[in-house]
Amino acid sequence: MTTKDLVLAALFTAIIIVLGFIPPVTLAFIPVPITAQSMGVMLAGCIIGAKRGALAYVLLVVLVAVGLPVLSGGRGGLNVLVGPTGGYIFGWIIGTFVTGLIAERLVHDGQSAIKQMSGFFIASIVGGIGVVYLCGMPWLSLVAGTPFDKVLIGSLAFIPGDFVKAAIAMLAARAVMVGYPLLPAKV
Ligand SMILES: O=C(O)CCCC[C@@H]1SC[C@@H]2NC(=O)N[C@@H]21
Repeated sequence: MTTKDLVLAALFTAIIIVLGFIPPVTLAFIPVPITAQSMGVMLAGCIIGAKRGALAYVLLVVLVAVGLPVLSGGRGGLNVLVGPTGGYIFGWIIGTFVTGLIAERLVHDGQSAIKQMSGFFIASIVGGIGVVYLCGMPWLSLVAGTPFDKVLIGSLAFIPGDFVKAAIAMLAARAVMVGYPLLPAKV
């Protein structure tokens, strides 16, 4: 990890916190909000890559753990981390790492715009939706005592918004790739 890596990770932690200023949408049928902060998973993974992106979310979780109100709706504290949405929050770290790994492998300098954008979109869907849901849903079912099939059906409400987030992340990541590439090359 270089100083540049740390600075970029901290910058993305700040961006994720700012995304939290967008008020969350609470749903009656599932105790998990629709939040813009999950778009940070896709943005960080696609723009700064797996390790730096995951570190950005580790820093966010540390801030939450010490009680700072950095989650959407001004929430924070250990109680949130062990609550119904804790699995999604820890899933953000893993999801960002996977998003970054896929983006680093699929997207390179010199590819066509379509190839780069497809790579970012696939990375965002797999890491930012697939992995995050895989971590969040079983945890929610366990902690809230809600049958898994109900959690699964309730989670369908997040899908349209999360696809829009993936499209925004794809466009943003492509713009950064063109103007000021930060994504590490595949090792
Ligand atoms: O702020 C929290 O307590 C965590 C919220 C987790 C929200 C999950 S992330 C994936 C899915 N997409 C959303 O917009 N909301 C859920």
